[in-house]
Amino acid sequence: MPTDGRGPVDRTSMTLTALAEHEDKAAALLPAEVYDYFAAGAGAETTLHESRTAWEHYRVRPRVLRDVGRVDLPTSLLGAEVSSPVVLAPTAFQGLAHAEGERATARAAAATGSLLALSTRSSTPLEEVAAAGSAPWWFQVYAMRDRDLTLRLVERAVSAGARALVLTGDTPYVGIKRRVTGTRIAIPDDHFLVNLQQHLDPGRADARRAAEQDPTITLEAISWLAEASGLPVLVKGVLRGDEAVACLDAGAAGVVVSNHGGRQLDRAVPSAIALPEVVDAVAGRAPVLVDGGIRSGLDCLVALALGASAVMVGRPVVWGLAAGGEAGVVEALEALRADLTHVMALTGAASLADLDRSLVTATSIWSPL
Ligand SMILES: Cc1cc2nc3c(=O)[nH]c(=O)nc-3n(C[C@H](O)[C@H](O)[C@H](O)COP(=O)(O)O)c2cc1C
Ligand SMILES: CC(C)CC(=O)C(=O)O
Repeated sequence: MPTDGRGPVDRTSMTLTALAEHEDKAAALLPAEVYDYFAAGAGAETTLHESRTAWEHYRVRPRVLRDVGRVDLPTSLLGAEVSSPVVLAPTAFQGLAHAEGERATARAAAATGSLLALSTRSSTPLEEVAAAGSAPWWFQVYAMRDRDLTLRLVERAVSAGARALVLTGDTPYVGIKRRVTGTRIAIPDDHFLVNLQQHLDPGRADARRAAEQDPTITLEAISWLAEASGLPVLVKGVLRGDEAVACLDAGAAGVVVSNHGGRQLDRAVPSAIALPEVVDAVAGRAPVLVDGGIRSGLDCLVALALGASAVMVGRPVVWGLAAGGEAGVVEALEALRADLTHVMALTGAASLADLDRSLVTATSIWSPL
């Protein structure tokens, strides 16, 4: 499909199998403990599993005889013009997936006109990532125990051109992943601290502790970061309507409905189930993004029809990166976009504005208490 996300439905790039192939290839190429780190979910992985299957509990109610000779995906997210509503989620330590790490991902985002969210825990200094690609990007913030360290990083992200901050709210402590217990991956300092190295005294014994997520932060961190950066702040990890409203009231410019790809609290509600409640509570005040288990155009379509402004994808980007570097990430993004245009056409939707809640209906296995 054209990089601007507009035009006829391109069935030649509909290679969704690429996503599964990338994961298989990543599993074969990566050391087992690295693959497990990327793939794992928390606890018994119930939420990891349901993150994907919950999207399948919606059914589509297509419209007929609509002009779908072309399908347009471009959209605008907090002022950033992007070619599609498929956004690259922040994922840590991409240097463990591929030697080019986040640089390759940034180039792929630029090549496809996609928005990139860059993790605090990138394996590459954020300035190098920003210089690698020309796509608009957001900076994901882990508020660290050392607040000054957090501010220095945010200042650098602002100088390097970040358009918004994404404050992750669901990780006061890192979720326990049984799959990696025993072979718990030891992230080397040159991956863990690379973004922070220049601010840490050489030999500082407590460097890792200073850089850990601060479990005491509250909603006040939203205005603290907004004032310090002058950027809009989205909160990621929201799964309830009342929490979304509390974040907006505290100054957030948007929310990301997410359970961290099933990596934090096992048995947390799937994003697909939380999304309508959050969209209704936010009532158009701000963009609502969603992530977790998005693996097809239909998953994207359901999310957008339920009211999401955009979807984020995490592991499909990591697997694409591991399997083929920049080209692998481009392939994954193109496959999702091409599949989305195809299912939009079959639903009778020629643009994102045509996607509304009347197009989906929920099957009944999830019901409120
Ligand atoms: C390997 C890995 C690392 C991640 N690192 C971060 C991170 O640094 N910051 C963050 O906010 N979320 C992080 N996430 C969560 C993603 O941003 C996103 O919420 C999740 O991957 C979406 O689910 P999906 O992988 O099923 O698409 C990470 C996810 C994975 C798989
Ligand atoms: C260092 C971790 C907190 C990065 C992360 O968010 C994850 O692995 O899910």
